[in-house]
Amino acid sequence: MAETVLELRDVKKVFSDGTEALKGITSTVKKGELVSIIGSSGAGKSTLLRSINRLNDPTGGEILFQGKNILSFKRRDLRQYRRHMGMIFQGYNLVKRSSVIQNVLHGRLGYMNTLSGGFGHFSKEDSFYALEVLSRVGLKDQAFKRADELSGGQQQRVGIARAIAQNPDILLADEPIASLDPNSSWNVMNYLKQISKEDEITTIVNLHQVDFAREFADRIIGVKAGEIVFDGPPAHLTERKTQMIYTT
Ligand SMILES: Nc1ncnc2c1ncn2[C@@H]1O[C@H](COP(=O)(O)OP(=O)(O)OP(=O)(O)O)[C@@H](O)[C@H]1O
Repeated sequence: MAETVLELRDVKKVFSDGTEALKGITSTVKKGELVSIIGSSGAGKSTLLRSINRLNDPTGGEILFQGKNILSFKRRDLRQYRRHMGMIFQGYNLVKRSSVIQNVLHGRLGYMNTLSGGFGHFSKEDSFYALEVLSRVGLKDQAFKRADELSGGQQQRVGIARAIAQNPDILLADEPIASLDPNSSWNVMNYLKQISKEDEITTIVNLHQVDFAREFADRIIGVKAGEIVFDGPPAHLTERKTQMIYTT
């Protein structure tokens, strides 16, 4: 049985305007597991993902990582904790005018003297490492192009490379394929899955496309109005259960 990497206990989020975005989420995620979170717009998927790396702060419950409640972390511990998390965004969040390899090296910043990293001084080892990571997403030959010269799908693969250059234990992807055509979406999900399996990186992906969740996830969590209403392998997600998740 794989070890538990993340444990959520009764996680709640009430925004300052009174919106109850998470109403008590309890779940555990194992090492190397690829979990897809699905649910309709406003269900709480982003809030859940952003709670895991504390981009927003839950108002109740606990999130345990390596046995510690990360919700009690202050600055230094939080910074250390975030080094374990690779983030992948819908809009890629690349530095468009920088080269592909520079973007990947930004993923290494957490490991470097911030001063040299901030000035773009990366060691030879770091550069070799970045090229190796780029070849894992099929982009080694694009390393010295400007990021904005790449297609959307390629840019998202740079986003994946940047996240894994950080050597994370957990990858968090918030709708990584929402802006991509089906073919590029398939490629991006395939690379994510491949890397998650090869490196045993726990990967949590918010998806709007149920078909992709079915094809690539080990496990699907259905969220509806801030609560988990389905949690199981894709094979257990029947048409009826899918409808239940999406009907309000
Ligand atoms: N900063 C905020 N202040 C107040 N309410 C918020 C805030 N952010 C999100 N919400 C609300 O919390 C609920 C959950 O939003 P969330 O963005 O997590 O949903 P989602 O499932 O990710 O939706 P989508 O698929 O459209 O991205 C929604 O009702 C949303 O309006």
